[in-house]
Amino acid sequence: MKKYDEILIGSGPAAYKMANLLARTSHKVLVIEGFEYGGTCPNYGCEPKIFLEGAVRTVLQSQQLLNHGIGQPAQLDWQALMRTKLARFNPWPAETREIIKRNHDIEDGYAHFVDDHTIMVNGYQYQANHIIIATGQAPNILDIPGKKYLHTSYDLLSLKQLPKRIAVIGAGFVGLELATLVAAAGADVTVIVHSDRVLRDFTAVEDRALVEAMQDRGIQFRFNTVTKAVSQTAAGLKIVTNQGSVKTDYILDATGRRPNVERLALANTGIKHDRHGIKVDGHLMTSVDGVYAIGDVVSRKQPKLTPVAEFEGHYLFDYLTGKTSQEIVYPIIGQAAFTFPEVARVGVNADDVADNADYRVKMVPLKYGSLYAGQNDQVSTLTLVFKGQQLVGVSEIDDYAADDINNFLPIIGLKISGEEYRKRILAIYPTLGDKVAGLLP
Ligand SMILES: Cc1cc2nc3c(=O)[nH]c(=O)nc-3n(C[C@H](O)[C@H](O)[C@H](O)COP(=O)(O)OP(=O)(O)OC[C@H]3O[C@@H](n4cnc5c(N)ncnc54)[C@H](O)[C@@H]3O)c2cc1C
Ligand SMILES: NC(=O)c1ccc[n+]([C@@H]2O[C@H](COP(=O)([O-])OP(=O)(O)OC[C@H]3O[C@@H](n4cnc5c(N)ncnc54)[C@H](O)[C@@H]3O)[C@@H](O)[C@H]2O)c1
Repeated sequence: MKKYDEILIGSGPAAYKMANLLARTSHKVLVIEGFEYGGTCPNYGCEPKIFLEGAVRTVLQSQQLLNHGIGQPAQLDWQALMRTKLARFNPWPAETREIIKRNHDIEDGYAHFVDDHTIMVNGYQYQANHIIIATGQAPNILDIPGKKYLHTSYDLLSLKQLPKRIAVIGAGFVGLELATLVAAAGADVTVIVHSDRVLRDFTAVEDRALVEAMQDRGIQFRFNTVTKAVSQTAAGLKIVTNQGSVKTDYILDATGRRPNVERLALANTGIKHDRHGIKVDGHLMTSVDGVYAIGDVVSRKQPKLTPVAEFEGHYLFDYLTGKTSQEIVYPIIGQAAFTFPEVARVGVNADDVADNADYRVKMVPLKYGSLYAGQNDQVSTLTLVFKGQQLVGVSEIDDYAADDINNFLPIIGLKISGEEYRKRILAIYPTLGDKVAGLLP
């Protein structure tokens, strides 16, 4: 049996970060990948999504500026856009595989545990001083009659022809971002939401404003609607719900993502997991000595995002190579939905402290400033949360909320006071950055 210093199961952002750092050591490393090298984010997640969003943003902004100096809105050619997307992204898994192979051994295939300390892939068994599970998450598929008609974000992000009608089940990050893309490209979109809220990590006011902005563009929302079944009819697909039916040509199941644990045969080990993923301690070690987990597959309260996966990969490298013995301490984490408008946030959510006298919430409408008026951005609002004199939370709905919120991360993360900020920082004018100094007490 071949033995390594480290075996990495998966090659997404978490494992890729660690593999790159381990390449600077003399460690013997095996990387095992069952699907596309690089994992979700670069191949069928953040990166292709934001690539498509480039053209989509231009179209939506031109629509927003109709009669404000723009006479003809831009139109999206989905097929042409998808051709450019496929040309850019199709080579990436093979290129990533080659980069990893320059420094480490690789196995193309799905790994599973034979026992606590032995991995099997392609019929061969391997052991290591440290086994690191970095298998990420996969889309949930509703277990309903007709589930074969449901598509995932993976399918939609490579869709060569745009169907006329698209139904999106689920209104989380994936559902709302992809609904924004295909609606801008001309599809008739219906979002089926089983509760009365979308996204949830943001404030109720931001949720509502986002839904209204999407509705204004013709995207339909069906709230409190539970999907029961799907069937094929002569006129297309029929989604049966507790509130009547929805007729469509294509269905995106965006009801969440599940940790990739099934293929690992964890029952052969003492590794514990729950529905959120693999349980780890403060050093990211599982319930089995020498076996660790990083990235989306970990059961934790922090959001499942690329920077968090990479941070854990970096932390575990430091820990396993003796650079730290401390438990992991997560930094402040910004979040954004790349919808139109965008919503973004960091720190304390204003709704969570609405009745708490220790906190003060301030809402700042931005639409009156020339910057936002020039974009005809009617919903722009910034929400600030203070505890005493210190800013502890910010959220924003705006065409550029994701970038804007980055202004506040250092203030909250490094606990910078208004006085210190004003002494040391002069931001570019006119941007949101230049308003920050005036917003801090
Ligand atoms: C549509 C979409 C958009 C997103 N947008 C954003 C965004 O804008 N910003 C952001 O921060 N995050 C975004 N995310 C989330 C981001 O993609 C993930 O947080 C990130 O990819 C997690 O990295 P990871 O390494 O933990 O897992 P992954 O990237 O999922 O990689 C895990 C890898 O393990 C492999 N694997 C699984 N099981 C096995 C096995 N048994 N043996 C061998 N290999 C295995 C898989 O094939 C996969 O390649 C998005 C996700 C989606 C789906
Ligand atoms: N911009 C970003 O940073 C970004 C983008 C996409 C994904 N992500 C990451 O990926 C994770 C997964 O995103 P996601 O959108 O797949 O999950 P999610 O948890 O954000 O959204 C899933 C949605 O489906 C709904 N849902 C669950 N079960 C349902 C059912 N039976 N019927 C109808 N609706 C149901 C949920 O209420 C929720 O609104 C996110 O939490 C985030 O961490 C991030």
